[in-house]
Amino acid sequence: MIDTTLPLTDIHRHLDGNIRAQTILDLGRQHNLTLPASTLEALIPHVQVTSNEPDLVSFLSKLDWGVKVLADLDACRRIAYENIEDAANNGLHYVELRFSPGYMAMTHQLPVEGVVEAVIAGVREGCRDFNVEARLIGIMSRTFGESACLRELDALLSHRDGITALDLAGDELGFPGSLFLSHFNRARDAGLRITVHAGEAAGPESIWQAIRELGAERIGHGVKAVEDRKLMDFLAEQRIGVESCLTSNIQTSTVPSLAQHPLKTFLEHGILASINTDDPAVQGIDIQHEYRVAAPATGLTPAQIRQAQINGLEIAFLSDAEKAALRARVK
Ligand SMILES: O=c1[nH]cnc2c1ncn2[C@@H]1O[C@H](CO)[C@@H](O)[C@H]1O
Ligand SMILES: [Zn+2]
Repeated sequence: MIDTTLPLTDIHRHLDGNIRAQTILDLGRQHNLTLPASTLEALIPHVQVTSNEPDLVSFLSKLDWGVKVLADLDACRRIAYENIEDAANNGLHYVELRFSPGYMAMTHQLPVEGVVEAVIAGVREGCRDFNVEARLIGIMSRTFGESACLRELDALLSHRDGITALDLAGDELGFPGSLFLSHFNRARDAGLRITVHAGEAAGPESIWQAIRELGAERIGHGVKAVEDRKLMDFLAEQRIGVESCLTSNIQTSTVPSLAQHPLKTFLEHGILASINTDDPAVQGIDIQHEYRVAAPATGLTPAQIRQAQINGLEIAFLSDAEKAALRARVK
């Protein structure tokens, strides 16, 4: 199901939604923090989705313990490093890791710029040790409002060289993209690539808004595009990539079952849609599961799964030369 002669990519993966449960325990002990449980087994239900959540915001609360143990910048560096180790262990050749520096800084009032620096350092070390290629996407967590997002953007732009793209994530219904026009104008002026979580909790209009007003070149999830044929035509014609996260969409109750997931329709429509994880540690899945279990359950043929794998690299935030180098390395 995975074509081993092609690079395996995950271009929608939250670094701060992929903190090992064991690391949450370790950091809790190291910093004398009170956790809801003291053994791995008892902690799991607090930090992992064990049955589907009623909506996106309930799902997102499962990420909170992971960032609550980030008591210093070394903890941020550590989880970034471990993210690359996990990517290597999952057979990934290339990952785009996204993170929200303000969300990571929040509990222990860490300096937001310092968090960005620590994440860049941890990822760089990991890439060297585990032979994985990675790029970083800065997230503005819309859930905390426009001014918190501005602080995140400032911190990300202060380390512009280590950041490839900007994203908007969190509560899509409560905080529409229209609140963030000036943030994205600044990011585009600074030359950042743009991807936006859209059409997950809100409808197709949120995807149109992300493309037309925020300058999105790719869409995170984009599930609701299936309700708007003109939008699907537009995505295909303009080669706007879709970052599908199959199991995530079930766990957030965005889609009722894998059999009803629109990824198959997107691929049949010629949209450059790809297969990704989202928050693997919180979801209790990995990229192998998404390709081997979730994608077939969505009704994708082996050829469609292969096409999605090709699309992942095609829409990656890399130059043509960098993509060619990855292809050459794997084949
Ligand atoms: O599936 C998702 N949809 C929307 N936002 C998400 C998802 N997963 C994580 N985050 C959000 O991303 C930031 C951490 O990287 C947090 O704001 C978290 O709530
Ligand atoms: Zn996401």
